[in-house]
Amino acid sequence: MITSVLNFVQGAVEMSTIGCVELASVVLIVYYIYAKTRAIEILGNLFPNLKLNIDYRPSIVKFNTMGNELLTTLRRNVQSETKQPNALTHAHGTNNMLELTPHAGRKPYHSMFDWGVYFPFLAQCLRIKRFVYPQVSGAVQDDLMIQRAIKQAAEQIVREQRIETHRTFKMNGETSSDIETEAKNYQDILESQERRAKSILMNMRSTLNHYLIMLTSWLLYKLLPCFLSGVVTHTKQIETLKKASERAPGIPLIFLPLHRSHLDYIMVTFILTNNDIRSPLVAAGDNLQIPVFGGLLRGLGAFFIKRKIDPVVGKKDILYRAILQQYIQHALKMSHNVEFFIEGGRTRTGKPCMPKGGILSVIVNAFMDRSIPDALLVPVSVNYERLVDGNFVREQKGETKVPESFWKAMAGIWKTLNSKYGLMRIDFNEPYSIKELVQSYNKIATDNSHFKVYKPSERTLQHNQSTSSLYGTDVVCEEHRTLIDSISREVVYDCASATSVMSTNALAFLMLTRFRNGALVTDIARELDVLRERLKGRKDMAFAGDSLHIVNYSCDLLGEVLITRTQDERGQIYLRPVPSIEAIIELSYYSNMLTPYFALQSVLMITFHELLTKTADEKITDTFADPENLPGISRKSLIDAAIANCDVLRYEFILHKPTQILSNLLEISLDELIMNGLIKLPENNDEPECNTESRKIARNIAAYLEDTDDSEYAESDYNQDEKPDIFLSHDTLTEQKAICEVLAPFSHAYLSVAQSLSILYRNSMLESEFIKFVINDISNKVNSGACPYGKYRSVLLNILRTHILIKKL
Ligand SMILES: O=P(O)(O)OC[C@H](O)CO
Repeated sequence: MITSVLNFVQGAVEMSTIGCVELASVVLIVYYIYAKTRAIEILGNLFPNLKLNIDYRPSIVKFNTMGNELLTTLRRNVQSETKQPNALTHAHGTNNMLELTPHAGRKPYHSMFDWGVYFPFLAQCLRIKRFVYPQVSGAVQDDLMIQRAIKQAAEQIVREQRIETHRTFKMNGETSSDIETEAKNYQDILESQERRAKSILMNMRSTLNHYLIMLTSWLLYKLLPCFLSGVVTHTKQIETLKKASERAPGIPLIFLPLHRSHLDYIMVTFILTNNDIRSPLVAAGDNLQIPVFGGLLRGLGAFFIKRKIDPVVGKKDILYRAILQQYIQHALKMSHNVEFFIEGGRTRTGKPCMPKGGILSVIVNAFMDRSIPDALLVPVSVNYERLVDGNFVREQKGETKVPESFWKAMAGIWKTLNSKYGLMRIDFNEPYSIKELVQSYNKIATDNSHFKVYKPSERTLQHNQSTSSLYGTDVVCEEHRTLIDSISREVVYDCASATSVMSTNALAFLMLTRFRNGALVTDIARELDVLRERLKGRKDMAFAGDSLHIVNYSCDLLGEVLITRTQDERGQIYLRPVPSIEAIIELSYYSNMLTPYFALQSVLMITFHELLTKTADEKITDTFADPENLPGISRKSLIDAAIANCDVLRYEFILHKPTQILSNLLEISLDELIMNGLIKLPENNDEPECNTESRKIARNIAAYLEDTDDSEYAESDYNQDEKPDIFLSHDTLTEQKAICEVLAPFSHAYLSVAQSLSILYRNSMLESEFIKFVINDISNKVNSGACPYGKYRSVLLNILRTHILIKKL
């Protein structure tokens, strides 16, 4: 009996335990579904009067600690979560892509019968315009050019083999092979080249797919807010782009972004797709052909190209070149849009790299041989408040790049999802037609009156063609080199000019040029106001709002490793750049975004002080330390000396478009310095004040009007007898010093390398060893306080190449 009772109790306990577990499971599942689906939000939208609590995020965070941020974002409330707390307001006229487009059923009207209202992300992705993306590889395979290239490659190998056999024959006295064996050998080589052609094409081909784009787009809408507070585009620019693509549907758009991050690839496609613009085929380096991600990128439009096209020095890979050329040509003929990074890789310094024209030359060639009627080049500027890829400090310090791999990518994604990177901004600049560009450059080339216009062949030093990247190799013809060089320089110049200034760019710039030794946060904010005022109307700012808030916000974003924040006993907050070489290199990355903009002003300011010092009775005086009784100098001598100084910087910066005249731009910059009170006109200057402004406007017009021969104007404006007509302004020495500081790191790097070059007269060294030697020397100087600037490996490389070229000449 007792046993039966005990059995019954045990059974009851077991049943109730199982029941409780089951019940708990059901509750958990329901809770999970409740959390996972948009049920509450839908009900909330359907019955707004019920005032349902739709902010369920905190409970979910508690419920699911494992996937915390990631899962929370996957289930986030559309309206409340797209904007992260404390995020900066983006500029007027811009649009945050994370807030969805009209596809989502939210705009222009809100209808309860539109399912998109309840499933906005799904609607956003399902309603994007569907384009047909024909596969290019089939057409390439059957192309006669490829068959010819296969033959040429086989013949090249046979020729090389013959030379080798002949050499062995001469050395060993063996007989050479008979005709029959040679014919069989040729057939084998031909077949192996055919197989190679197929494998190159298979590796290269893109499998751009509308459904994968849709899926990725949905995923990005869920994941991007984890680490970006906004993806900002300019509304008008998108409209222009749409109009351009709709107006001429057969004319491909060629997107040319300045490359900052691996994210650039995906983001350009994401933005275009969600604005109903055809996604491009993207030229990607084969370093990104890693498991899983390589396939994903391929499906999103990437076609992979070798970073080094000719593995053997001095020998052209005929077959690879032909396949690449035909791949791009067929893509264009099939009306695919194309995207490639004209700089080759990502910038390591933050300033734009010198362009590499390989792929551009294929596109121009396609137009020249009438394969396509025209194409529209779209310079794209990408900028991040904080760089998603981390930083390039290791590489800048001379260490080699860690190659991309699956695990590195996974670790990078995880780290990214758990960090905050602020805003991302993309600017699509006015498209220009290749047809018109080629016509205008051809006109310049034949027009003798444009003798002053920059032509690459006129440079004293020629660029060393890069061999490190495909983009640097001439894929097509030699005769277009000047044209390609000019177009690519124009594109990079336009991209750099149109890049929007992020809050972190502005703060880093101020910290490195004006406040290297630190300053009160309020002083920095005041200086930010001045900078914003100076850039107004000239450069787009990606942020708006109160400068003090912006300084604090970007200081948080850059983090304590770059800028320290301390508070004194009166409660005043003091910011200071961390004085380590690593921090300075990283801060320079952000600051360098503004360097090209101020480069000409900085050249003028440095040259001005240099000339003032020389004219002070030929005795060496520091103009900043002893500004008294310094005579002025003539405007003409300043411009002439500045032009000479710019010659060196041409290997560092693109200072002007090929169609612009450097002296005109220097005159404009000088007027700006005068207007800002950094250089003074004589006290008894009879010229009415407005003259500086009107002269500036006249110069602007002269510089930008293509057909204006302004030589007469420019000549008459100079002070012919070279009497001093510009003078040192004693009241603005701090500002002048800040402008000089823009290029000071570069000139110090040049100086250090020049000093180190003496070692090469006694020792021969590898380039890499010499770079390491110089980097060590500079690091020691920085650490000992002898030199305040951390230098850049890329700068050193440029200097070194310049030196080697001088020696060759
Ligand atoms: O900056 P790199 O040299 O790592 O190259 C990045 C490119 O995205 C490769 O296609």
